[in-house]
Amino acid sequence: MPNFARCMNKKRCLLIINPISGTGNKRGLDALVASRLADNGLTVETAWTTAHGDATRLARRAAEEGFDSVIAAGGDGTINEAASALCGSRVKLGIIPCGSGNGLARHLDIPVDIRASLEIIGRDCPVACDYGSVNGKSFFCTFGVGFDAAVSDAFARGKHRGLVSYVNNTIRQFVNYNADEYTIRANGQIITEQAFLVAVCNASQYGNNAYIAPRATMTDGLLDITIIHAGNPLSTMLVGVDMLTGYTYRNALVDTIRVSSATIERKHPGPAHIDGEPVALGETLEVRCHPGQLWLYTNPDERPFRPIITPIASMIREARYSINRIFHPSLR
Ligand SMILES: Nc1ncnc2c1ncn2[C@@H]1O[C@H](COP(=O)(O)OP(=O)(O)OP(=O)(O)O)[C@@H](O)[C@H]1O
Repeated sequence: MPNFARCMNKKRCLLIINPISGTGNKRGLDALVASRLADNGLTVETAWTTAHGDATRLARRAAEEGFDSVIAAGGDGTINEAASALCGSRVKLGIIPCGSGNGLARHLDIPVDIRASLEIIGRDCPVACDYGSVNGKSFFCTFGVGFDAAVSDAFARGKHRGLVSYVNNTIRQFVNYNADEYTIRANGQIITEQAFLVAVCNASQYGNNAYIAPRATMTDGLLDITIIHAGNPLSTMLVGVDMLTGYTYRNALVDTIRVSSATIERKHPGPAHIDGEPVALGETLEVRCHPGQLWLYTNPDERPFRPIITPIASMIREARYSINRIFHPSLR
């Protein structure tokens, strides 16, 4: 990578683009980012990922080469890979939400519109955020076992990405899903439960404004563990409705505990997900929060979560972006 920017005292930024994330066209994204951020004194170099794990390798190299920031253009999986290489460093991470769910971006109130998300990066207000780990693997949004892990696994194996494919997979998994038993040790308590899922949340939502832990924040040094207890199909579906309105904490089938660390045990090894990406993990899952280890460009105008109000406001804003894209289809 050229050293020209360093000689000119300009800040260097590596833009990492995952071409397969989400469903949008990313042609011209590199040129748009470079021209918009040039006004903010940033010199942007671009790298396109070619396979799983590439974003970690590229972000690590950027940190070693003295880049000031990295921008991840993709979904939660791409952000996870890039962020994993930057934790504990001073290199800042910007997000251009181009994924299927964009849970982390939505939690941070980063608009799911490319031009608007660049304004957040241009404002240059990084915040030191927490991240979580499970058995040493980092997560930034959510980690989970149970139903959500089954959905991630089916989604990753499917041919299509995007919201429609995600909803299809969720319905198909729901019809056949059986709850499992989990034991959670945290805050001096032992909870043994038959649960539909156990989600460990650094951020509030899975993506697509599905709030699994509406009150989670990324700056409190804690993880919110949400347990959805086993129930009948109708009451479980109602939890889904509460996730969309942000009222899960009122649902009798849902419990949330806040922890700095915890151990989750299950009867057998099996599927899990880390920021929506499926992984196979063992019976014992050690989770821990790592406070303030990742410098993230977030929205300085971020408002506190309010049930109903926040989801509806997000929906209206996102509908506006979608309508804009119909009239300006060059960059979707
Ligand atoms: N060129 C590539 N070809 C195939 N897979 C890739 C490539 N680049 C990255 N990946 C992998 O694509 C996967 C999905 O990426 P990502 O999570 O960013 O998108 P998404 O699943 O559409 O969005 P979200 O996680 O927000 O729902 C990640 O596991 C990543 O490692």
